[in-house]
Amino acid sequence: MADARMIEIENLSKRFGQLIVLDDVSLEVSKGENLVVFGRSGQGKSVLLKCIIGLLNPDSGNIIIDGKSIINLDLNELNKVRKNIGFLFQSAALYDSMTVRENLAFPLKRNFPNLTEKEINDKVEYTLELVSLEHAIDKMPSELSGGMKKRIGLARSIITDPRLMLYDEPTTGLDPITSKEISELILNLQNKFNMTSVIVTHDLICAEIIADRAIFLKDAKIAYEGTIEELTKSNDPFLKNFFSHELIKA
Ligand SMILES: Nc1ncnc2c1ncn2[C@@H]1O[C@H](COP(=O)(O)OP(=O)(O)OP(=O)(O)O)[C@@H](O)[C@H]1O
Repeated sequence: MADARMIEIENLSKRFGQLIVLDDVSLEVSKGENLVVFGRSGQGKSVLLKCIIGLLNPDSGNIIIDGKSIINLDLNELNKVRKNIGFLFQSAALYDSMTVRENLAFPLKRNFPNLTEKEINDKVEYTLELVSLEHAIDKMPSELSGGMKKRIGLARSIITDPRLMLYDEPTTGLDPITSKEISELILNLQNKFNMTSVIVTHDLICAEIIADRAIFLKDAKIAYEGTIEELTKSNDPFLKNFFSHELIKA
């Protein structure tokens, strides 16, 4: 039977010097699931994403992506796994000197060097339609609004058809309406392509739209886990405080 798990994290620990960022963390994410990761600043959310994509090596523990452990893989093998993973990090900027078309063609050409120009163009147009920005194809990044740039960034991350998407604060800096649009786009990707996503966010609107389940990192552990409703309605004093003061809300 096919494995229903896209990510299996077993007893993952990561520290920087004296600072223990992740301590014996275990987590599973099912295929097609959208998992939101909450936590106060500096609690290891980005470090967790970077471990999942192999940008950081854990000190101990195992990370299995779609049935394959990524620990101790050589770069060649790791890159094969990464082909199935897309990521949209906060700092991910478009290439300013390239048009939208060229920005989207770039990862395609790198990952699939045998594609013809027509195949590349068709895929670029199709992916821009997914984010409703087909009219921006020949624009330069400087001509785009912040929300449009995010959508183009999202299009660039998904153009290679990743099975797993990692998002680090995809709606930060956007107004509530654009933030909602981006969140709905992420949800559509799940529905349309059965994509699995792990989303780090401080945005409750985004989490409510996207999440099947959420975890909460605190003191290097997964301190809480549940649906958004379970977490937001919890009587736990820490969670109550977090949800009433620290999240972006409508
Ligand atoms: N490469 C690194 N070298 C040293 N320390 C690091 C490194 N990367 C992260 N850290 C530290 O690990 C801790 C967790 O960082 P991380 O970026 O995962 O936090 P976060 O939960 O994503 O926070 P935020 O919500 O502010 O983005 C922080 O104290 C950070 O300074």
